[in-house]
Amino acid sequence: MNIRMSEAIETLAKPADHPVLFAFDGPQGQITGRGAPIPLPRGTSRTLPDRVARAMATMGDKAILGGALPFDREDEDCLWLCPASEDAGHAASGDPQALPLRDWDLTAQPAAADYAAAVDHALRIMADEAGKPQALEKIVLARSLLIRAGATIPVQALMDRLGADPAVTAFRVTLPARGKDARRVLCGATPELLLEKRGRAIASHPLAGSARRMADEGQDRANATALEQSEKDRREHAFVVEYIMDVLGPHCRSLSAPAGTTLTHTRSMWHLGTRIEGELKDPDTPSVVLAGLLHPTPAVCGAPMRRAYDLIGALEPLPRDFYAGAVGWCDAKGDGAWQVAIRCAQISGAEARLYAGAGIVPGSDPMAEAAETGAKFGAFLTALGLPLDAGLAGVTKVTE
Ligand SMILES: C=C(O[C@H]1C=CC=C(C(=O)O)[C@@H]1O)C(=O)O
Repeated sequence: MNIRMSEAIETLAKPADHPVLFAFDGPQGQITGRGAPIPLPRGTSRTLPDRVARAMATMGDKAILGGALPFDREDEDCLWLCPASEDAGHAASGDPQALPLRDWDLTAQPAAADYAAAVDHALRIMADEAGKPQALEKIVLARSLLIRAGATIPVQALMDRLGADPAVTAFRVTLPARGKDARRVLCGATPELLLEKRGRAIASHPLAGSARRMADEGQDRANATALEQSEKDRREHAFVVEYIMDVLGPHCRSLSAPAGTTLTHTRSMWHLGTRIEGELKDPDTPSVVLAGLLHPTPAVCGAPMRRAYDLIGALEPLPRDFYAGAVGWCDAKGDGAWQVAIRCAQISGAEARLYAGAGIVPGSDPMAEAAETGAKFGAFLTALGLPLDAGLAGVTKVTE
C-alpha cells in the first residue's frame, strides 16, 4: 500500500479512538502515539534518513513519529506516524486485576548451560585473536525465555507495572503482523538512554557493567562496591563510551564525557553508566536519524562492531528481531528520545519472548554471565507476577 504522509495525517482524526501504536513513560517524559495503523514506508537503516526527511517535510507540527529500530541494521524498522494531540500524554491504564499471570510455563532458549558454552566459545576466539588486526575484543551475547500463558498477556497492565521503577522508561510499540502473530507488541522497561535531543542539545547515557541487586542491604552494597571496583566491568563499559563519542563526534560542535563511570541502578540491577552531552552542529538533525546512526552500540553488540555482529549471528540460536535495537519518538522539530530496547519482550497473544544479554570481555566467567542475564530478566518476570529468579533456572551457583 502506498500512502502519502499528508493523507495519513488527515485519516487519523481522532487519536483517542484508536489503539496505541507506541507509548513511552520514563525520565524523558510520557508520550503516546495513537492512530489508524499507518506505518511510514518501511525500510532499513540505509534509507532511514531519506524516509524521515520526506515524512518531516509533510508532517508540520501536528504529528509525531515513534516506534522501533531493529537490532540488525539490514532488517526493516517499524515507525509510525500519528497526530500529536493534547490527550496523547499517556495511554489509558491497564486492568490492575489482569496480572499476575495465573497459568504459565517457561522455557529457556538456549538453556543457561548452552548459553555459558557460547560465552566460552567467544572467549576462546578473543584469546586466539588477541593482538591481531580486527581482533574481537567484546561481544554481547543474549538468551531468551519463552513464556506461554493461559490467556492473552495484558500489555497495558504490564507496562503500568514495569513503569513503577522511576529509573526506567517503560515502553510498548505495536510491531507489524508476521505470520500467525497478528498483534505483536514490543514491551519493556529499559534503563538505557541511547539519544535524547532538544534543539541543539543532545545526551546519551550508555550503561555496561552489571551486578544484581540483593534484598539484603549489606549484600546489595557489597555488589555495588565490587562492580565499581571491577576492572573487567570498567573495560566492558569503556568500549561503549568510546564508540558513542566516535559516532556522534562528527555531528557535534561540542561533545564531552566525564572521566570515570557513575554507579546507577534500577530496582533489580546495578550498572556502570556515563552521561555524554553535546551540542549538534545542525540542530535540525532528527533524533531518529541520530539513533539510527548510533545503534547497535557495544552495549548490545560488541567491538569491533562488524566482527561482533557476525559472531552474534553464529552463536545465538534465535534472531534478536527488535530486541537490542532502539525504541523512541521524534517530533516535527526532530526533538525526541530514543532508548536501547533491552529488558523487554516481544509479546504475541498469550506468548512472550523475553531477551537479556551480557557483555563478554577477556576475564568474563561464562556461568556468571548466564547468571547476569538471569538477573536481567528479573524486572520483567516480577511485573508478570512470576518468581524473580525464574530466569536463573539451570544456572549453577556463582559468587554474587
Ligand atoms: C544487553 C543488555 O544490557 C546491556 C546494558 C547494560 C549492561 C549490560 C552489561 O553489563 O552487559 C549490557 O551491556 C540487556 O539487558 O539485555
